[in-house]
Amino acid sequence: MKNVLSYPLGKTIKKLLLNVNRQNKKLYLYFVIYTITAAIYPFFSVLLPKLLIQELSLGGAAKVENIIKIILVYFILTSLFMFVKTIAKDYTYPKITKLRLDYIRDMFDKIVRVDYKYMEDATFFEVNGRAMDAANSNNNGIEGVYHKLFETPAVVLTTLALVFFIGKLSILILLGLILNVIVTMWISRKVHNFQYNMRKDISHAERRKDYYHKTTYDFGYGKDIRIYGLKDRILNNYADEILSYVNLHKKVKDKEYKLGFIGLVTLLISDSLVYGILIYLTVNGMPIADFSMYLTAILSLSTFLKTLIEDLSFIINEGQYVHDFYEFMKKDYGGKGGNRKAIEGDTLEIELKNISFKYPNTDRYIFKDLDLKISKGEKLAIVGVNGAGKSTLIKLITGLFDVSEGEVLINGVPIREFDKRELYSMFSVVFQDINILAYTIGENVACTTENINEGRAMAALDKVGLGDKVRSFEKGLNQMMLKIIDEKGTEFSGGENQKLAIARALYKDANMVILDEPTAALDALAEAEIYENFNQLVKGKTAIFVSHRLASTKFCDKIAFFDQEGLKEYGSHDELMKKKGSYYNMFLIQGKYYNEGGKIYEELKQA
Ligand SMILES: Nc1ncnc2c1ncn2[C@@H]1O[C@H](COP(=O)(O)OP(=O)(O)OP(=O)(O)O)[C@@H](O)[C@H]1O
Repeated sequence: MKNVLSYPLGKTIKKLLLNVNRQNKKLYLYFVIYTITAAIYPFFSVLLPKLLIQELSLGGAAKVENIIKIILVYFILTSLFMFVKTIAKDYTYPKITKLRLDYIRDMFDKIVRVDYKYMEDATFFEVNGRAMDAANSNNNGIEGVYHKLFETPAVVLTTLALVFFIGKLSILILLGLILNVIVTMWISRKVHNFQYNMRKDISHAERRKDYYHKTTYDFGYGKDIRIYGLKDRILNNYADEILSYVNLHKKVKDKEYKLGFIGLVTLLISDSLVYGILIYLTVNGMPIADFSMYLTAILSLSTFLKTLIEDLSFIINEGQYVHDFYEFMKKDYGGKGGNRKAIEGDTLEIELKNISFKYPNTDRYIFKDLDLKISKGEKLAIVGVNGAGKSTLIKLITGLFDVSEGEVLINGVPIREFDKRELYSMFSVVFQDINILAYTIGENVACTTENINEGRAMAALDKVGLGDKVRSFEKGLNQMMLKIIDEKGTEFSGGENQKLAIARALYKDANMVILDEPTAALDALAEAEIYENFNQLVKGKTAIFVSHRLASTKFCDKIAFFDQEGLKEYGSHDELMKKKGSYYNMFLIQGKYYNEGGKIYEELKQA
């Protein structure tokens, strides 16, 4: 029976029950009421035919009032028991749904805390997707197992009573029924194991299918799909993915059908035993009323055994997904860091000490043996070609990714010693990809829903040139953004979103400011304004300015120029211009296009 249990079922159930204890102990009372009523309820149907046949077999002596009495008592008892067990179940099930939703909340809580590197890791989302499967359904996974744990003890009690009752009549009938049940269970486990072993392929197929599915209704892709005629490509891809997804499920069904044939044979054997023995006993003097009672009892037992086996198989099979869920929740996905608190009241010195880095699951080093120091209050411009690693460097400095080798130090302290939340609190970062949330403007700036300092939020918006726009809304800072949650939500332009992201960084007022291409979507005037206000924006703090626009390097103390091989040149603007290397060349080329009539370009050429 090695493959019956490949995970700790008992521990998994214990965890589920402990969770009930913590949240709602009253459920146990309803469970007891349900179990007693549901266990007794089926016996009314077993006894009814016997009592009726007994009375009817009296022939002319049968009394109508007796028959009416039997039927009336039957109806009153079945209705009463049915009523009580339904009430108990109807009270419990919504509470179980609440337990499951709490699990989902815990899982979201975990996901938003895991180390950022997993956010760019597809395999993490597959594992997380499987855990999500266990929590996402009303009928399977966590909630399904709770349902069965609630219902199955009643089935066990009824089954045991019927086994005892029928065992006394004929052991052979019992063995036939049990054989049938064992085979059914074996088939269920075989199919489950087959399916479980394919879970990686299934999760993978699901992720791919969901990607194409999401692409079709995500507004963000709408323009590209239309302008570049991507419709057929996406639909064809979607159709292909659906096909491979269906094929995987077809494999499972094929296995089920093949094994189902064995189940059919055992069902035939057990049915032959039941009818053969009952007919033999009746021919040899057993009353017809007993024949009828035993037949009903055997049919009930057969149904109950089947239900019991299905319930147990369900608990074992779905318990595996619940176990996976707990494993996911238990697994340490980083995100916590060390114990050190954020540095207060001081700006930062950043030192990259002989660091090397490659992204997880890749072979190519983005940086190899890189040394770089940013002193307190220094403004560093990071420039360079596309794909050189500028944004990656920001991820390393802010601790979103850990270096593969070497060390990042903040004010002399290794970055890994900081608690991650404390670490993140030290940076105001404007990322290249701006994410506006479907909250109010104020909440988008303050990144919180409580205790928003409206004066500071408006001041930050004024600094980036969005103050008047926000004041023009009737609700001001309380105006909702995006139309996903509120159809009256406002949509900002790309440049306005970028300004909002800068306002967010200003409001945070952290120890260090990092701006990753903050002006890419801004018009020339807004860009100039940001440059002019740069010193006011960073207020003497250490700052990094990543940009392709070399005009931005003018107000920075140092420039780090990166190309595909890493840090190519480092120094002040004047030093690098004198060097006449890559930075110089790039500056000349840009100057040609950016400066009025190429004036500066000409001047530089003559210099
Ligand atoms: N999550 C990731 N997994 C694997 N490789 C990645 C990941 N993110 C970025 N890269 C690779 O790392 C390299 C550096 O990317 P990065 O975004 O840091 O460049 P960049 O200098 O900021 O480029 P750009 O100027 O175009 O914004 C690129 O080759 C990119 O393909």
